[in-house]
Amino acid sequence: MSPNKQRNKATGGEAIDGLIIAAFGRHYEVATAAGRLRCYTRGKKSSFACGDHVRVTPGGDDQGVIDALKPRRSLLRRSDAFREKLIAANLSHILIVVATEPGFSDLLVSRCIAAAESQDITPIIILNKADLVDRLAFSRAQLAPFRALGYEVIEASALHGAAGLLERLSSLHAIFVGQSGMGKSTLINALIPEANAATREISAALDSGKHTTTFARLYALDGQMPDDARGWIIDSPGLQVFGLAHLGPDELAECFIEFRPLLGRCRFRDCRHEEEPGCALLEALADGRVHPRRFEHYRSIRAEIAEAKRLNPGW
Ligand SMILES: Nc1nc2c(ncn2[C@@H]2O[C@H](COP(=O)(O)OP(=O)(O)OP(=O)(O)O)[C@@H](O)[C@H]2O)c(=O)[nH]1
Ligand SMILES: [Zn+2]
Repeated sequence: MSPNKQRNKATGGEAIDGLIIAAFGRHYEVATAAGRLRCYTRGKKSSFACGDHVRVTPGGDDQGVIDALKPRRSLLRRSDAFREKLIAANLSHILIVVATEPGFSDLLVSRCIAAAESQDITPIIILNKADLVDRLAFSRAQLAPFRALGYEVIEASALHGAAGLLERLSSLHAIFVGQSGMGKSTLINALIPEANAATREISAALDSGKHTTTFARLYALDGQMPDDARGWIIDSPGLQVFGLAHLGPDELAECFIEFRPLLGRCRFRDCRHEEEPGCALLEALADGRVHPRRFEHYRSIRAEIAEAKRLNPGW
């Protein structure tokens, strides 16, 4: 019997392939060849995320049970000292939205890039509100250290339909992240008509004009049923800051790609890259091979991780 036709004794249904398109804590919406199913898990644990490929057993009434998780290409998580949350699985790209106005935090950009690099996900920076030309030069200068590292920066204007962006994103499996006010919602609404409709429904219900995202949802970029062969985008709440408490200090250094050729070259094997003599990172900082902003970002995230581990030695 092929794995596709495995019978499930409990329900008599046949297990089929699915893609998790929404995660609501303990239950999930799964896109399958048999349509969208509202699925539960067998155990108490609900360790699945939007973007996960699963095997599900349909049980009638558009419901189903998740039987198994397929191997993941990547898993994006966030964590503070005490909690860890799964954000999305199988991402190829993270779209970091910044804007010409109001100002953005380049530390947050480094943080998102580190989260991406830790999972071999490719970051793309989207500089939104490029129509505000007075501010463009300043924002470009702020992004120059990232560009110099080879990270792609796309200038866009969500207010003008984000033309051109859709084509670039069409084959990616991506998630949007960004500080409040950068225009993330406006961008998503411009790119994904289905998200726009969902917003209007929720806004009408809540009597607000705002795009309100209360759970992670995956949208197909071509409006079809998401099938993973084509592009999709996940819209997710609460992605303003990315706690990286789950990373070890050495792992964090690896997430700064310009440090990679330097790691292991310090005089002391347990070098903390603070003021040790013969530190390869400090030498690279001194002669301009490492950008001072990036080194500051590294220090700041490392201090935060150390603090989380102090608060919770279990990490
Ligand atoms: N000039 C200009 N304004 C924009 C653009 N995109 C968004 N805005 C405006 O920026 C403001 C913030 O946009 P939102 O889409 O709500 O921003 P957000 O990042 O989703 O912010 P939160 O909803 O707080 O998370 C709104 O007033 C938008 O109209 C753009 O491309 N150009
Ligand atoms: Zn060192």
